[in-house]
Amino acid sequence: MTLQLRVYVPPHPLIQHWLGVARDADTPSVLFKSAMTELGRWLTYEAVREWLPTEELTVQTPLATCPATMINPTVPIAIVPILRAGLALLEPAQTVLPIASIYHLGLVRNEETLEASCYLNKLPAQFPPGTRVLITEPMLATGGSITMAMSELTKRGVDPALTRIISIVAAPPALQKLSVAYPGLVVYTATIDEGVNSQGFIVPGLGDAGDRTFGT
Ligand SMILES: O=P(O)(O)OC[C@H]1O[C@H](OP(=O)(O)OP(=O)(O)O)[C@H](O)[C@@H]1O
Ligand SMILES: O=c1cc[nH]c(=O)[nH]1
Ligand SMILES: [Mg+2]
Repeated sequence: MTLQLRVYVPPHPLIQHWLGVARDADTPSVLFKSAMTELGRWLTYEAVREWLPTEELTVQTPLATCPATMINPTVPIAIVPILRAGLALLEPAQTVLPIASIYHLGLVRNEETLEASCYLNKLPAQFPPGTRVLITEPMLATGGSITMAMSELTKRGVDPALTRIISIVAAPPALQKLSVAYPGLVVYTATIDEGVNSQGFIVPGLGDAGDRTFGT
């Protein structure tokens, strides 16, 4: 079977509503942050379907024994937020996955060349085999940042097929790069937009996600 990048845009009214709020240039930073929190929560909820490892147990109710499908606590789960903007999706992802370990990765694009560089790397030397990784990265634009993140992860033993990206706005250049380099990877995004302009901004997009989240 040939592996392919899978990109899901969940057709959910809550996701569509909060995307509209985030896109609106008149939305103030405090509400923009709330929109990112809501989007992070619902996209994480969608993304962990068929990804969270479960086990079949038996529990004792007050009345009888009963089969129960529970999260398998022995399988490691990691969340990797891509700073800064990915921090906006971290707290809601943690709310959905409280047992996950958090590994921060700080990347920034050069505003002229649009090339990404890494200024903070808190990844472990090696991830245990079978680790489920959820990357929080709201903007997939030229794809330079997300491919750098994937390269740092796969060189530490992460399997792309066990990796999920949650993003708010994805653009074709980034999805194209990911599909060539990491078939088997799965992306959950609120929208796929038309393209990227000459300054590297997604159009129509939502502007600079980091600046709008942190009011800078
Ligand atoms: O696909 P790309 O072209 O690489 O663009 C996407 C990246 O650009 C933004 O980061 P930025 O450099 O603005 O840093 P910030 O998150 O600190 O604002 C955004 O948060 C992504 O990480
Ligand atoms: O449109 C874009 C592209 C990259 N990063 C952002 O924050 N916004
Ligand atoms: Mg930015």
